[in-house]
Amino acid sequence: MASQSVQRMTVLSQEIAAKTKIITDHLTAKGLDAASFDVNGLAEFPISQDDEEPYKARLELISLTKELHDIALGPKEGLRYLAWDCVNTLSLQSIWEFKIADAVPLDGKISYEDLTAKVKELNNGLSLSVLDLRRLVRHAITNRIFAEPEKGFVAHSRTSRLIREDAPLRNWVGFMCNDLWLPLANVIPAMKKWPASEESTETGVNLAYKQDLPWFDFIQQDQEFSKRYNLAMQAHGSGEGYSMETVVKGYPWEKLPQDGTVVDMGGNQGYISFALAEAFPNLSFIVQDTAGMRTAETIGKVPAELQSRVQLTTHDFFTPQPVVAAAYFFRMIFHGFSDKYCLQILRALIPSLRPGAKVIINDGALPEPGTAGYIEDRTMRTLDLFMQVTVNAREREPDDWRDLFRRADERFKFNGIWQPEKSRMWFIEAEWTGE
Ligand SMILES: C[S@@+](CC[C@H](N)C(=O)[O-])C[C@H]1O[C@@H](n2cnc3c(N)ncnc32)[C@H](O)[C@@H]1O
Repeated sequence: MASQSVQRMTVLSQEIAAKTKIITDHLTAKGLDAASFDVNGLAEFPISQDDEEPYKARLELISLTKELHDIALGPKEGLRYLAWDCVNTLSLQSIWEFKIADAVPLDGKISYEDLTAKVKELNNGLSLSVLDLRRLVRHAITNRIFAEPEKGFVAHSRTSRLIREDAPLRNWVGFMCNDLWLPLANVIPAMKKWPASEESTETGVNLAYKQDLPWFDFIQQDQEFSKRYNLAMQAHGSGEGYSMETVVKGYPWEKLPQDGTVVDMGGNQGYISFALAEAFPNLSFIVQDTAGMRTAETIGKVPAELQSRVQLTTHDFFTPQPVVAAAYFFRMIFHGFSDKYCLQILRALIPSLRPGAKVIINDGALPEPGTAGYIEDRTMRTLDLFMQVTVNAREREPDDWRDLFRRADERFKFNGIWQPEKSRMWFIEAEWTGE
């Protein structure tokens, strides 16, 4: 009789085979390809959230293969690798910083010597050694970024091609591997210097960049940084479980008053309001964000057919809200602030709140330990830590959300919190019951 640990490996391998079959049967029946690292392969699985069974099978496959992979390594080797895998960031950062993906031709291959010359050309004459470039690229290849089809020659993989062609994803790489690289290493020193801080000026970012501004003020000082952050947020917002569809379908927008106005607070360049305005022709949207987000170029990006119903405006959500509206919508805002500041944001709405006005939040919520699948659990735990790195904020459990409204003002009636199907984000709704 096999031991329990041996049985687990067998069960996992069988489940992996079964889930893989569900996926491959689905793709074959529809004449579709699987995702692939081939330079011309599919960057994403063509499995829509509506394809219930294969969609679920894929999420389970990711979790099962991860478990089997980890078991195959074993705890000791696994821990060794886990700790030094921080160099993944190093090789990825180098690709972004030195524009290596632009230097590799889309068709064919390039020798390391020619690649070094091309990188020099793209980086104002910076002379890297062939050896340094080669070792960074060869490390990246272990992560399926680039390929070496012939010894000494580099070609694109589908992943490296994404870094070259997909602007939001390229900026995501730069933001995570470059801009947040030093801040991550400064989180523990920040925790020691400012224990239990709720201040966004006492973070790893503050220590790393030796400055005392809150995150958004800091990034807005530098247009390149700010632009990179915006594009990176687009890459994050387009990941699985963050689709526009989950925002559009996850809340009963049609129940808001006819011809009502929704204020999209911290709405960035308005892309969520564009999607909502398209889906709900009776609603109008006022997208508020900080002045730094409003340039003639970005304001001009409101699609022509929506210009009568979507306005991009400037408002600081810590200051009293001037617009009386049917609803105030916050997407991915509260998780960016500690409780102290979330309470201020909610209270700043009060001067414009009329009876029945809704506060609609679309944000993360931490699942109870062990209740969510691998991807969701991992994503939310990762996000929770990044909130600490940049702003000393956090993700919240469902009860914390309820408590936040109660502490802000007793006249907020908490209507509920729910996670729409296939969404990583939750909806939270409260209603103003005061005068
Ligand atoms: C994480 S992004 C979320 C953007 C958008 N709601 C979405 O779902 O994609 C946070 C946004 O809040 C904005 N923001 C930060 N501080 C603000 C403030 N005090 N007043 C208004 N907007 C602010 C930022 O400029 C940024 O666009």
